[in-house]
Amino acid sequence: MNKILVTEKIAEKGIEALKASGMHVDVELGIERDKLLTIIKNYDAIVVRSVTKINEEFYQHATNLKVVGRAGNGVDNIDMEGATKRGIIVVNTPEANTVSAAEHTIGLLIASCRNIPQANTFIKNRNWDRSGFKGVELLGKTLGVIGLGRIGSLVATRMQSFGMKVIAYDPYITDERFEKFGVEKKEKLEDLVKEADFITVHTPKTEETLGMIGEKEFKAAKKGVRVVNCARGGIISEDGLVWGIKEGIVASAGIDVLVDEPNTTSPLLDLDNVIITPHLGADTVEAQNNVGVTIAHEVISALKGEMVPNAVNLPTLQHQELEALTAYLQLGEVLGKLYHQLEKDAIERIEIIYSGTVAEMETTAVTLAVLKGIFEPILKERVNYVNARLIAQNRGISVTESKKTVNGSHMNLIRLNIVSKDKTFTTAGTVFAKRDLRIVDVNGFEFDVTPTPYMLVANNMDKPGMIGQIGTLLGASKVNIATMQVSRNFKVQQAMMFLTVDSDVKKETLNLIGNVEGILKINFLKL
Ligand SMILES: NC(=O)c1ccc[n+]([C@@H]2O[C@H](COP(=O)([O-])OP(=O)(O)OC[C@H]3O[C@@H](n4cnc5c(N)ncnc54)[C@H](O)[C@@H]3O)[C@@H](O)[C@H]2O)c1
Ligand SMILES: O=C(O)CC[C@@H](O)C(=O)O
Repeated sequence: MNKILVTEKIAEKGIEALKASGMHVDVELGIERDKLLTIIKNYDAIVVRSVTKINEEFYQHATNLKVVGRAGNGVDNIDMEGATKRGIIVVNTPEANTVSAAEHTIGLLIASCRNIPQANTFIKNRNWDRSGFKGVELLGKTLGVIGLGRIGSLVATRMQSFGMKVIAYDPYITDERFEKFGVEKKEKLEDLVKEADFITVHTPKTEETLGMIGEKEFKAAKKGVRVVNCARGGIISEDGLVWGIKEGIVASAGIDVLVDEPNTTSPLLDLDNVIITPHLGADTVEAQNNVGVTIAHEVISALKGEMVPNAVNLPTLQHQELEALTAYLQLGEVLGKLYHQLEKDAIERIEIIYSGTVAEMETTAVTLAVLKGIFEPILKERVNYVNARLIAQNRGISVTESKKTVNGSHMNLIRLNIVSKDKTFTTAGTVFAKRDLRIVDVNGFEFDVTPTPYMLVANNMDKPGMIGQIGTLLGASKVNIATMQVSRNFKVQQAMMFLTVDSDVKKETLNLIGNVEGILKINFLKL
């Protein structure tokens, strides 16, 4: 039974969803690092938020780990390279808390420019004095948004309803996205900094974004600029901000995140015009329920070996795209699995050709499914969507994908050419009615075979008595034949048979079939 460890607080609904899967769940909130490193070898999955550090030291102890579930958005506490090379899937919930983070950003912006927390503290101390808390209006002011992704765009559109002009800097998105949100694009960060009355950052924490607003930018900013950081600590440099406030350039700051967390010693805490919350951006009932339930389902799917839409170290897929691709992922894996069960030669090159309707889809994940199918039957190490491409690369196998929009007899077709030193193995398959898989070609023999868990494949001379002899030998060893298809090649007078059987076939029975005169090859397939 799979075991899941939860080390940080997630919504009770999430824990319930994990337990409902029948998997074993342990909740160890705030577990000491040493204890975590000692026990993690017993677990298949871990669910964390932003505090647990998933780094090289952790992976060295996590010898059975298959999934890291990040209950939230940012994955800066997770070493992604370390996960990928070990085939560990990292999943997160990027959509689940965006509204809460955007609303918290706006809350910080308004609260800081109207001195609401400071005034609240003042009056709670039984002082009634309005003189020290004069704020500014938002109407007619310019808001500079850095990073116009999920949260940045929600903030941008919401603040327009306050009558703000919104400008944004995000070099990684298209002009259409700026237009869609009615936001003026700034080509350079310095242009945004010069023009903005308010600046809010919504980028991930990367080498490029860390400290992207600092002393230099504050020197160029308008006197009285107000800033908000509800993204990641340090994107607005903490030292730079202290400097900007002391110089009288920055009028106020609303901060939800600090470089080191938890943190009760930051110099920002001593500044009156900085308001700080302890990383509360995602702390709403709705976001936590969303995050908890979403991460539970993703971790369970990933443990079951299914493709997960929010896997961080896999191609990004939306739910709808994944639904449309599910049958092709299964077909790709089945076709891949045929190779090492029918052939023994070392692979030099794998060509995957998508034709017809499947060629119009995002097929990167299907290619991974093909590779998973090819390598899984022969490798001791774990093979999954995460490391399948790396495994091919490490074995010096080149993988090429190509697409043809039209295809002869099938609406959609996935063809594999698996090239070894002396020959090329070919196979192809199609999907009917969005979910019925068919193998339609193996080495030029044409079929219309539905893959099933147990199958026998025979190559034989095309002469009378072959089918009967196989049937008799299977019957004698109590193996029931469910279906059978024969494909013939008149040129070489050979045939190939696919038999669906109800159970495993013993080695002795396979040997007896293999010894029948005219049988060239017999293989038992597990698909
Ligand atoms: N405070 C919280 O509780 C909380 C909650 C959720 C998310 N977050 C954080 O909010 C941030 C934004 O999250 P999101 O879901 O909107 O991310 P996102 O990936 O949807 O958007 C990020 C945007 O930043 C842009 N970007 C990247 N590098 C940039 C650069 N150098 N300059 C300008 N733009 C750049 C990207 O192109 C992208 O459009 C992340 O740091 C995330 O961790 C915080
Ligand atoms: O509350 C958390 O765990 C972090 C929330 C947020 O920063 C995120 O990245 O999702």
